[in-house]
Amino acid sequence: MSLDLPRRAFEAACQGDFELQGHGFEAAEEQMRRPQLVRVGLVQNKTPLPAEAPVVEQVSALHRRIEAIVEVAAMCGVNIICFQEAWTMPFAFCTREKLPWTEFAESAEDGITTRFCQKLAKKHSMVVISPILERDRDHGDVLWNTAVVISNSGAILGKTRKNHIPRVGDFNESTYYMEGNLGHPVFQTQFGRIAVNICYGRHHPLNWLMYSINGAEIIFNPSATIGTLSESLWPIEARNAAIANHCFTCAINRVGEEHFPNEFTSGDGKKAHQDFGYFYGSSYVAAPDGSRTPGLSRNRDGLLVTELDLNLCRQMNDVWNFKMTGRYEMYARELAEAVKPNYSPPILKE
Ligand SMILES: NC(=O)NCCC(=O)O
Repeated sequence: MSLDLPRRAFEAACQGDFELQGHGFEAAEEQMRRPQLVRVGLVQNKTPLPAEAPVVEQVSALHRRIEAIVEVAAMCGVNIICFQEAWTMPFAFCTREKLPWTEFAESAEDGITTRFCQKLAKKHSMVVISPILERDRDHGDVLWNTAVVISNSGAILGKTRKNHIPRVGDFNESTYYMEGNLGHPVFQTQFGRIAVNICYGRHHPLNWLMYSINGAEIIFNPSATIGTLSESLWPIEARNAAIANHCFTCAINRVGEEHFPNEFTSGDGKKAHQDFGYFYGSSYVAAPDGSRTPGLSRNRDGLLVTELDLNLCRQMNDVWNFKMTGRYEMYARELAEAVKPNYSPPILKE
């Protein structure tokens, strides 16, 4: 269903040269509960400056760009907004170079980006999900791929880290950070319970499952992924996760091409190159009944505003009962055995 958004929001989006779409999902009326309406905003964007520009200028240009998009989100009544993976920087992990890319890392607690997002959150009374490259000063200055979750009061609710690090194509992220160590936290906000499954985690059904087991009603999936690798999977994975877990999922991808100063190879015998490939945008929201919004553009910056009725989560749960029929104890027992070094799978032979 299309959602009516104010005319001035479309005018501002047009002036700011980004796409604006509005959609809504409905749930059945209930006698004992009022509708639980929440508006989410998904932001996809190019990096405004070339990767060669000074780090501080790139970060500042991204802050300005996001600030303008968040203004429009506020006009549209967005309650929770989520930016793309590592939104303050080019996706430089393909290069395997340390400097200057590690200079984009910031403290999740008091880095300039977190402070910037706290101001936005407070100003617009909006929950802000800010996926950044984190530098963890209290633990040996190590880096993490992190999403900071900021309450609509402006206070930091907490942070969550990318649990699965890709080892595919030019996604050389294991050079920079390790698999997250914070488990599957869920954040209770004024607008519902949310979680963040960062990019490559969307290929892991158990990762979605754990956020859902812990109570998430909306799972955001801020990503950075390219056409040749994953575009055929993109429309399916987050949508399937919404169905399987009786929750809403929000898939966000960056757009455009990013060129790096030095050539790198992909270890596939092909020529060295200076870009990652094409980030195809196409951000969308999927509902627990299997429906989904149209995607944002493949090549433009955009804001997707979607109104959800969280009552649909329990309604679908009551219809399909996946949580009730799931054999979690059995899986837990069998998985606990399967990860042991001396495990022998029960394959029965003649
Ligand atoms: N950012 C990231 O984890 N990308 C990996 C490729 C993919 O998951 O499509």
